[in-house]
Amino acid sequence: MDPELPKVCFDLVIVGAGVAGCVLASRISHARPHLRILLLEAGVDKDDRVLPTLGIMGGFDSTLEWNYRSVPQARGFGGEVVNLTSGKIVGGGSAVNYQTFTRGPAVDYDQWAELVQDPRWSWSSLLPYFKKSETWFPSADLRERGLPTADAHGQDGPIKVSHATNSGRPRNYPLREKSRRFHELRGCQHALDINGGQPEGYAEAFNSTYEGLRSYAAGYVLGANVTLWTQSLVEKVVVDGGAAKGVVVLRSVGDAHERVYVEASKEVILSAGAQSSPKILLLSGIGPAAELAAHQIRPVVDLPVGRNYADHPAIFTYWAIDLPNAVLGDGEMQGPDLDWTAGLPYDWISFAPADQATRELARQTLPADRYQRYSAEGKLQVEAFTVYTSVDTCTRTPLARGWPGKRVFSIAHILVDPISRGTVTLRSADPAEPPILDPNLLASPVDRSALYECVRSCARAIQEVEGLHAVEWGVEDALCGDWSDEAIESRARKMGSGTVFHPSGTCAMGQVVDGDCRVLGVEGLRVVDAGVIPIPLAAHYQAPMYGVAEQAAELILGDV
Ligand SMILES: Cc1cc2nc3c(=O)[nH]c(=O)nc-3n(C[C@H](O)[C@H](O)[C@H](O)COP(=O)(O)OP(=O)(O)OC[C@H]3O[C@@H](n4cnc5c(N)ncnc54)[C@H](O)[C@@H]3O)c2cc1C
Repeated sequence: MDPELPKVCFDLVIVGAGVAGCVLASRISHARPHLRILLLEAGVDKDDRVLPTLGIMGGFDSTLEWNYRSVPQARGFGGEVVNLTSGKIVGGGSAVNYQTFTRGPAVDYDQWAELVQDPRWSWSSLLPYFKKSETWFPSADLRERGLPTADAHGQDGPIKVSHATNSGRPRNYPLREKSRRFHELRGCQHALDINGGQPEGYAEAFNSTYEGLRSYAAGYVLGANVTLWTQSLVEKVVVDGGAAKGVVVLRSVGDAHERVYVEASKEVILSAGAQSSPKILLLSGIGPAAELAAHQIRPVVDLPVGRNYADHPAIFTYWAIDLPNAVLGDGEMQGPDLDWTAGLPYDWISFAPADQATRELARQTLPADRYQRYSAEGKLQVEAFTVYTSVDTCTRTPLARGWPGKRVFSIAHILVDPISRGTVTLRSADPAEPPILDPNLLASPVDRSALYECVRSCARAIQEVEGLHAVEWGVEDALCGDWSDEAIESRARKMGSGTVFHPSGTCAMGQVVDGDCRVLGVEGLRVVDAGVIPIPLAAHYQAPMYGVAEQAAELILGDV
């Protein structure tokens, strides 16, 4: 530590006010009002643009994101870079995300618990924490059936989680029944409740939204003993004698910057997200020895930080229809019969195992234990849903012109159980530099096979929906009607595909942190964010992270 730096002292220092950071700061501050807690966030405190459900969403170069890009992705994306943005504001990803709320299958958590030999991370152990985070607004259908899945849901948590048919204001999307038919034609069965641990099939989608407003991590109220510093970039953790002593922060004060040393008398907790927490660890000397040496960083402990990086690759296809006022952007936003501002423009979401040919390929090519995990009962590899507008998560082409103003909707095809793993590494020892992000998307032939077959089956089904007459939109003539692997890869390369922004695994439990989220070999230092998830979950990651952070808060309370 530079003895010249001004020094301030707190008991607990939490780095990153995203999903996990907000949950931890809130729960710990209320349970331990005597602790002095500092919550550090690189972004701003608030921005009204994120509040409406259809307000700002990441991926569009706003000032509220880390506008990270991948290195060129050789497989699946033909050497293109993809957008890997993440939230940079109090609330983190939950402030800029698309508000899909899915926990994933019970088997994923059970495999996580088995992998790290710690039953606290199984589905049944995490369920009370999932419930604690949410206030549930169940669908009309579930209410008519007497709420058979009420036991899986919370009634008074900070995050409002609603179904399309119960989100505060009627939505009545014109394509609802045709979209349901699309899922049926794909062979999906209707699942009552996609968040009850058995999400296979199609079900009404859950969103963290109510009455046209985003419900996000900033809704976790902080105790009076929390000091929040925004626009404060944590550069590194100071480790001395094998223990974390504090952090170095570059803080904005008015128009100037001030570098400060914050001493932590009890603990430092990194919740900077799966891309930034590994960067901070590496800059602190915690990571692969060779990488630290290459950047002349004093080594503290040799751990596989930044390895095991997973994300969910996504391919979007676009479909033109000739039905007036059926998609967002064609007609009024708000009218007596239809209100696009009331929620997200979709109704259903579906999860399915990989097709038979992919499973056979997996059997032939994966190591036995990996195949066993892949093919276990309840595992789901692909997700698909229609969105009643044209979505482009990469803004790689002028396609965004289609939103709004065209009668075009999208199908999202997402690989939720990828085999491929990538790396987060340092570009340099300068904390101001972004990390090098290589998610290595679709590197495994098993991944390509699963996702491409999902795209094919969706293309078949959407064209069979009675009365829809959907025609693929936005592709060059040579690709029209061609659903070969090569043609799908070409679509992915040229159109708005990439990932759905679910980085995980870069500080994996069992490899970098223990079951209490403590960094191995360093005292007084934990990581609590999506980086600790050791295997991909067939979920969108905010719901898992609320539950993971709720449990981590209790673990930390056991020690402070
Ligand atoms: C555009 C987009 C769309 C998404 N859509 C969905 C969706 O529909 N449904 C869903 O479930 N999930 C979605 N996600 C993913 C979800 O939001 C994340 O998985 C979740 O927010 C991860 O939580 P976290 O606590 O790990 O990190 P984050 O919520 O990302 O929080 C990390 C925080 O740390 C701060 N930080 C980083 N580095 C530093 C530093 N050096 N110093 C100080 N602060 C720092 C960041 O600014 C950020 O606020 C989306 C994400 C994005 C970006």
